[in-house]
Amino acid sequence: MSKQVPADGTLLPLMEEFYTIQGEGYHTGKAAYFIRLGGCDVGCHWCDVKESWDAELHPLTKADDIIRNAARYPAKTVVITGGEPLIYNLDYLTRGLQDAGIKTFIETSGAYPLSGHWDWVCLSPKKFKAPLPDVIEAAGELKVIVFNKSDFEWAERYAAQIPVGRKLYLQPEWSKAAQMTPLIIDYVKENPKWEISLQTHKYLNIP
Ligand SMILES: C[S@@+](CC[C@H](N)C(=O)[O-])C[C@H]1O[C@@H](n2cnc3c(N)ncnc32)[C@H](O)[C@@H]1O
Ligand SMILES: Nc1nc2[nH]cc(C(=O)O)c2c(=O)[nH]1
Ligand code: SF4
Ligand SMILES: [Mg+2]
Repeated sequence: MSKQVPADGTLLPLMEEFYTIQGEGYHTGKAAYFIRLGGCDVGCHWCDVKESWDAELHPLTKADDIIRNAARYPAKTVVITGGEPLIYNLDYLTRGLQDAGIKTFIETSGAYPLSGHWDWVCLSPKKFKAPLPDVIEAAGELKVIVFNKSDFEWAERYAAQIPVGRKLYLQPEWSKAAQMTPLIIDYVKENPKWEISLQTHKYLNIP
């Protein structure tokens, strides 16, 4: 983070915000306001939002303005994503959202320390930068992206670390979905503690 982002979380590099339907994971199908923060150094070669990586490209925006925008929509739920949102201190933003009666969900790789007040944490761990224990502990769902066959074994390593009872998802990497989805179907039939998560917004052609 070379850009001067204040440590108090009152200003955040905002790439985009949009009202849509959560496409993935446990909350699939629910309307939510998405807040996409710029900046990520995890480096997933298959990342579907590489335009987010350089924080400098995304204007520092008042958290108070983000909260005001979010409050305009009928669904009182936000999904904070990125980039990697946990690069930043999210205490101020999420406190303000919750005080406005808005539920706070996060999409994170877990590669940075947990900050913020969360109603739901979706942890999608990456080989390229391991998740931290406090995020593993807070995760309501573990969502592993399957890019090749070896990812099933890798997924089990994280399933063994996450507290019992948390939701477990296997999600095909989008460019490999045609090859990996049949393997995921077979794997879930053999290992029913896992469920399939699809990027349904991409099939629906919505943001
Ligand atoms: C773009 S990331 C941003 C949040 C955070 N950096 C993370 O990786 O969790 C949002 C979600 O999209 C998933 N994702 C990114 N690229 C994908 C792809 N090509 N196919 C399937 N899922 C992908 C990530 O694993 C994550 O669950
Ligand atoms: N509809 C929709 N659902 C999503 N779930 C996670 C997303 C993300 O990029 O973090 C995402 C996204 O970009 N769009
Ligand atoms: S951690 Fe998330 S935003 Fe960063 S490169 Fe990986 S998928 Fe993209
Ligand atoms: Mg996305």
